[in-house]
Amino acid sequence: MGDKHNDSSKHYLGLVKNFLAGGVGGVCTVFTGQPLDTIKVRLQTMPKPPPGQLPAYTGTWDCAKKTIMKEGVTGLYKGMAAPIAGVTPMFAVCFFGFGLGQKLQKKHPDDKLTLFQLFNAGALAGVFTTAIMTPGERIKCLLQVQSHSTGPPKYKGPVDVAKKLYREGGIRSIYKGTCATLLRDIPASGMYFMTYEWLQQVLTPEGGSRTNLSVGRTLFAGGMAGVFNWLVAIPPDVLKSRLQTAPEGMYPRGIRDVFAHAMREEGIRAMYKGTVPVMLRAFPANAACFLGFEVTMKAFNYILPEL
Ligand SMILES: CC(=O)O[C@H](CC(=O)[O-])C[N+](C)(C)C
Repeated sequence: MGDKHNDSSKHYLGLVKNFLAGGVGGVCTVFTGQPLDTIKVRLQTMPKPPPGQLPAYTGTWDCAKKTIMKEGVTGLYKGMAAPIAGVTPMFAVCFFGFGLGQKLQKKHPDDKLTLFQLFNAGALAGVFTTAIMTPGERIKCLLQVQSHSTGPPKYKGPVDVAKKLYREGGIRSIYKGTCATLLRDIPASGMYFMTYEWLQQVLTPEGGSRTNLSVGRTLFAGGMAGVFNWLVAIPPDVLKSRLQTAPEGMYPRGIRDVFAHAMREEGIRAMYKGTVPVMLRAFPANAACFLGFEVTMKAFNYILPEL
């Protein structure tokens, strides 16, 4: 009885470690990935140019150049406070959800999960994160696309966006894009964690231990996890960014209308807008994330070896 109680409290404390180390991973992700994230959202949401005119940005490099010239380097870090405040807890919840998803599928703590089970655990993490991800993305995207409009900026910062959205449309407006976020993050998080765990396993040398931190292996597995996450996430991400930044009433049937409108106006290419900055960001941002996570876990395991 006493042993059983000890085992279950170890279980929960293990999840708390996942939660905290995931938060550190999130901070590392934002610092490394924010400039390319800003470029991605600007490319995804720039208005279609009138016939015969060039678009606002002709590509990733052009967008980076114009942003720096007009707004300085800090322009690339626009909306950064929202991801730091939102992404840190989101990654914490995400790694917690993945840890829980793994535990729920194990009959014994030492059981090795199949790739499918790892995917399921990641997908559960994707469901968990939506409550934080949706408003965080809504606020971040609205700040990131402010430069498209002429005239004085509508929003002063993340808190101002949240206040104005709430005033204009209540909690529904803050959570606009929830289905699109789920559509993106359930499969993407499944891919993310499955890829990371699989690469860690196959790259661990014979007789070595998965828990022995190898910086190179962690950076590679984390970077590739980010790449595979985004391979499945880009089309729903385009729908999400467009829905979350559209004027009220533009898409009354939500992502179905965004999809139909994009197909009619731009064809299937629209679904892959922003691919270059997404992929340029995916590897370093997620390599940094998993390194931050693993180093923090290692520190916890050193300080509290019995948990
Ligand atoms: C959309 C997103 O936040 O993806 C994360 C990876 C990244 O590049 O930020 C992965 N995950 C949703 C699993 C946290």
